[in-house]
Amino acid sequence: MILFPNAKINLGLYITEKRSDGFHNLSTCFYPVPWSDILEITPHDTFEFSTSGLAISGALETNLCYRAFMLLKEAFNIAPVHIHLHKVIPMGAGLGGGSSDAAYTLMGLRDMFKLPLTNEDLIPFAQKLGSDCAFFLFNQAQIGTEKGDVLTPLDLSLTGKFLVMVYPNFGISTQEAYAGVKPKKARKNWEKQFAKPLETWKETISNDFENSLFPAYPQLAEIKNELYAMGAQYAAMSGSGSTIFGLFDQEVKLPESWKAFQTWSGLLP
Ligand SMILES: C[C@](O)(CO)[C@H](O)COP(=O)(O)OP(=O)(O)OC[C@H]1O[C@@H](n2ccc(N)nc2=O)[C@H](O)[C@@H]1O
Ligand SMILES: Nc1ncnc2c1ncn2[C@@H]1O[C@H](COP(=O)(O)OP(=O)(O)OP(=O)(O)O)[C@@H](O)[C@H]1O
Repeated sequence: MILFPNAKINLGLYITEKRSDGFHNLSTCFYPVPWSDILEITPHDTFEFSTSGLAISGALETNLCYRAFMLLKEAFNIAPVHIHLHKVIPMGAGLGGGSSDAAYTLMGLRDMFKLPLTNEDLIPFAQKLGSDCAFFLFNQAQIGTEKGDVLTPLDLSLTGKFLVMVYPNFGISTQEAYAGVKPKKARKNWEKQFAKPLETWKETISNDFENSLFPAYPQLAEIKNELYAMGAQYAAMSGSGSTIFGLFDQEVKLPESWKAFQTWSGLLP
């Protein structure tokens, strides 16, 4: 079976509280985007994991595809498989690529072994793999609260908008990004927010990570400013960075200088 784990962007993100377990509570709006990896799962007599595309750091045991397989093996004693991951989504990018691979591995194995589990039933497995992971079980806009893993569907469609995502060729550690933020109690009414026209979002939505990361990485603010200069209706950093995205009402040409970066642009489905 072949699957296409997609990336996400955070349209806005507020860090509201430091928790006693070291994590942070947040309020964020996740939106699925079609920058995707390729995941192939085939039955095999022993467990195998191979990769191609972008190089993934870390031992096999730390890979989220392997960890997703092990969780279902422990719970349902599933047979071994060969997982091949062709990595396309940049890492340390705030695009949730590893979390998406994990969620799609859970769904793929569930289907392959006909496990009696709905996507909702997979949430507890996803929560063990990462805060972002549960979002990828559902292909729609969602509000994430608590660690980002408690989800509420949001009636928001950006279909037909032209999206530009720019990964400036350096990643940012999620853990370090959280360490640099001072949480602020804030309540966001996302439904009310998204009832307003896209071109007004820049006045009322923000990503708390930008305040601490933009001074440390001036290139990020430059890319965001450039997206607005190109006519973006809304531009922001995704998650804990380093990807900056812009939403446009029509197709735009990317600057020549961005050829040095990894970019994705296209109409949202
Ligand atoms: C920045 C976001 O991408 C926004 O969607 C996510 O909050 C990050 O989610 P993730 O990559 O799945 O993160 P995890 O693998 O769960 O955690 C990585 C590290 O980030 C920090 N972390 C993560 C999520 C959260 N709500 N609070 C945290 O403080 C913790 O230091 C944790 O050790
Ligand atoms: N399947 C995987 N694909 C990519 N990275 C993985 C995977 N499994 C584990 N990792 C580890 O996770 C790290 C972060 O990768 P990921 O793509 O999830 O980053 P990210 O986009 O910054 O995540 P987030 O948006 O959740 O902050 C990688 O550097 C790698 O060591």
